[in-house]
This record gives sequence, C-alpha cells and structure tokens, in this order.
Amino acid sequence: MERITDVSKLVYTHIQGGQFRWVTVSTLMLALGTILHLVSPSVGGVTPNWTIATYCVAILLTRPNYKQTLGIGLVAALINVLTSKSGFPYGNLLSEPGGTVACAFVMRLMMGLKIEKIGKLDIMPFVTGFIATCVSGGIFVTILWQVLGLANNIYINAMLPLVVIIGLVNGVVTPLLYFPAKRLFAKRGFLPSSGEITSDHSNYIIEPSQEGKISVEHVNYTYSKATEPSLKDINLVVHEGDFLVITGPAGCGKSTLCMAMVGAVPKFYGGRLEGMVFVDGKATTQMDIPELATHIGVVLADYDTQLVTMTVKEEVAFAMENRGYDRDTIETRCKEVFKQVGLEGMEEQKITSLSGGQRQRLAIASVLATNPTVLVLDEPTSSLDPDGTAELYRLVGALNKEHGITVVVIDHDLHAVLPYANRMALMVDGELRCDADVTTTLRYMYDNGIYLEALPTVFTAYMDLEKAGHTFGEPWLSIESARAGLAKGGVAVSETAQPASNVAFASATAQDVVTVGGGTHA
Ligand SMILES: Nc1ncnc2c1ncn2[C@@H]1O[C@H](COP(=O)(O)OP(=O)(O)OP(=O)(O)O)[C@@H](O)[C@H]1O
Repeated sequence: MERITDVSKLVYTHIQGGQFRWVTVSTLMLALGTILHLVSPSVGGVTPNWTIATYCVAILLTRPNYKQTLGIGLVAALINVLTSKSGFPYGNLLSEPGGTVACAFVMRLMMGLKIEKIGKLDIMPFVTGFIATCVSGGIFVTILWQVLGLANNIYINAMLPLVVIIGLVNGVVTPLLYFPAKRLFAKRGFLPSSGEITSDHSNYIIEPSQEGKISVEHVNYTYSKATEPSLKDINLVVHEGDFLVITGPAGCGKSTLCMAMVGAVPKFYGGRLEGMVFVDGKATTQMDIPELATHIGVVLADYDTQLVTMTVKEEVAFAMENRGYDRDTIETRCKEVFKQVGLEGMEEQKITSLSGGQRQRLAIASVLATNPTVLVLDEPTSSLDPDGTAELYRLVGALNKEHGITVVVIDHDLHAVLPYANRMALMVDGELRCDADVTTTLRYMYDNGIYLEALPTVFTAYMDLEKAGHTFGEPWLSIESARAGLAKGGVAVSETAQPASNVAFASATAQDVVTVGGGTHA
C-alpha cells in the first residue's frame, strides 16, 4: 500500500459507461474457457485448465481492481467446480481466486516496474498466464495432497513439477488468446481506446488533511468530453451539524460539486478528477456508490425520478429492503421517518395522489430511511411554490437542528433557505469564490456585484441603507429580522411595510427609513 501525502497530485480518470466492461469481458472470456474446457480431451488424466488463461486475458484487458478480481475468481471457481472432470473439484474454490489475484498482482507489479514489454513485444500475457497457473495449480494440488493424504514424494516430485509444466503451457496459451481477444473487443467497443484509463486507487492509503463529514481537497474536475474543467481547485470542508448553502450563477458548477460530494463524479459521470473528496474520512474513489449512500442521502431537483413504487410506505420500505433491513426494523424506521417528514397517516396513499411538496418530502423520507448523517439537496425547490418551498426548508431546518443531520443545499432561491443556514459558499465559473458565514458571503456578493439577483431583497435593502449611512443592527435575512432591526433603530414600521412579499416590504421599508432618517439614498 502506498501512502499518498499530497492529494493535489492524485488523479482519478474514469471512462463513462465503462464501469461494467470488466463484467462483460470476463463473462465472455469465462464462457469461452468453459466451452474449451468441456470439449478438451484429457491428456493422461489431466484436462487443460482453459479457465486460467481466459480470466488472465479478461484481467489484462480490463484491469479490474482487487475486489472485482476476486469476483472473477469466485465465478471461475464455481464454473470449475460444476464442470470439473476431476474426482475432487472443491479445491477450485480456493485455487481460482488465488490465480486471479496472482494475475492482477503480477500485472500491477510489471506495470509499476515498467517491464510489461521486451522491445515491442507485450510479455504480460505470458508471465501472468504462467504465474497464475502456478499459483492456482499449486493451491489445488496442495489441497489435494492434504485431503487425499498423498505421499510427500508424489506431491514434490510429480504434482508440483506437473503444475509448472501446465504453467508453461498456459504461458503460451494465454498470449494466443490475448492478442485476438484484444483486437476483437477493441473492434466491438468493449475496451477503452488508447489513452483512456480507469484509475484504481485500491492500493493507496489516502487520508484527508482536515476532519469533516465531507472534505473536498484541491479538486479539479473535467467531464469526459469537455475541454474545460467544471470545478477548479475547490477546497471545502463540511463539518458535522453544518447547514451549508451553495449558490452561484447558472452553470458555475454547483451540481457538479454536489455530484462530486456524493461520489457520482467521476464514478458515474466519467471524466478526470484531480485532488480528492472524502466522506467521513474515506476517499470517494475507494468507496462504491452503495457504500456512499449509507453516509450521504441525496435528493435531486427532479425528485420524481427517485420515486419508484406505488404507495408512500412501499417507497420508504423499498430503500431499506434493498439494503437488507429486516421486517421489524423496516416497520420501526418507517414510523420514525414518516414522523420526521410529516407524512404520518399517509402511508397507504398512492404516490400519484401526493402534491409536489409531499412527493419531495417522500423522496427525503426514503433517503433518510437508511440513516445517512448527511443530506444533500440539489435545487430541491425548483418545482415548488413559495408555500411548498417554505415548508420544505422548515422540515430540512428541523432535521438539521433537532436530529443533527448535516445538510448541504444547492439553490438559486435564497430567501427561504438562509434563515436555517450557518454557512454559505459562492461559486463562480467553477471556482469557490467565498465560503463563510451567511452574512459574510452575502456581503461579498453585494460588494463585488456577483449574482445580485439571488440576494434576498431585505438584505439588499439593508446594504443599500448601510451604504447611505444608516445601520440597523445585524444585516437582515428575513422580514422578521428587518422589522426587529428597524424597531431597534427607532424607525416605526409604517403600514406600507406590511405587504406579504419581501420585495414590496423591502422597498417600502427602505423608502420609509430614508424619509424618517433624512438620508439621501433609498
Ligand atoms: N454531463 C456533462 N458533460 C459535460 N459537461 C457538463 C455536464 N454537466 C454539466 N456540464 C458542464 O459543467 C459546467 C457546470 O455545470 P453544473 O450543472 O454543475 O452547473 P450549475 O451551477 O449546477 O448550473 P445550474 O444552476 O444551471 O444547474 C457547465 O459548463 C456545464 O455545461
């Protein structure tokens, strides 16, 4: 294992849609190996083990990580047990996983030492075929020797030399299969074209430099077919209990950052990630999406696509059934989350009969069901009316305050969410321009003229007044804080300051204050 001390130098490249190529290629190769094994005649009681050569080819072509390699080994083992012509096939259950891991190890070692080729000749198929056969065969005959209680001299003088001879044969057979298979799979689009590599971080020890629920360190990210990065040197730590709002103009990279936080970038979207995102201290490139989902719950803007069952209760139970929860736990947890999100009494209702806001809450409930400690919401209010928006943020605010769930919200519409947030980050053109408490970030936006249309109107009114020389307590983030600030400053809020909408209220108050205070700016 190599310890990575500088994550800014770490690169993870992933080919979009390529994450299951290793499954396809290894399945086809093992199928070929099985057919060859079944039709091969036995020579002196020994049937050639084509499986080893075929899984070596699959591993060399697709470079799976060790977990995936072990999966290939177990499938190969089962095939060999079921199709074996030998009297004791069960040794395959250990020997084949041993062979696949040996193949993957030798492949990585040769790549690391840059000794894959002699001149232009790729010698990896020969070396890996030979060593994988020696390891696999060695394990198999050792088990046979022990289980059948064979004499030591048979084991040493006959069985082990036979393994080496078969290893040499497989060393020749593997390249004979490898080169045509490589051409065929490349032609059919099953292999990455030259230059494309899916990185493997399984051999690294990668630790965050700062503690946090989510830690984004030196992240640059470029989508597969893009020429420009969508995230540029992002550094951001989300602490336990935070309610972080990320905002910025359209196309600035908010959703991309959100997807990086939940590991979907680059694992799902493909592309090239530099730096690292850590979730609960673990590198996202070393976690798979189901594991990430136990730490982070995500609700997307088009939350309807996350709802897949007929009734409210089925939807929440489905999320837990998928993770193997038992019936009693599902019942108890369903009751808890329905209470948390305010859907009690609606369990049997059809999802199609719910309002937009209720479906949104259901999406949150099914995410919360599996107890994630972080909730990420990407533009959750884009299809809600103002009442639905206010209700949603009341709920998310309560989940944060009362249940200790860390929240990250991406939104354009700041009015409703800011009263619940303790932090706010501003993104512009893929860069994180400001990450501070809410007021500091809002001031930064106002002072630098960035994305002014997103500022809450009461805040803009406050800043306009401050600019004109009038200060009224803390900057206003809501109508209530504006009223309190005005009252504290001795300004009676007139009847014109009562309209329901923030816009009317803010402009009315600003007008009043300038009149009362005798200022020159409104
Ligand atoms: N799948 C993709 N492939 C290539 N480029 C993409 C992809 N998704 C987004 N981008 C690009 O990445 C940049 C950031 O997009 P992103 O969706 O993260 O921005 P955003 O701030 O969330 O935008 P909006 O507020 O409009 O949702 C944009 O230039 C966009 O065109």
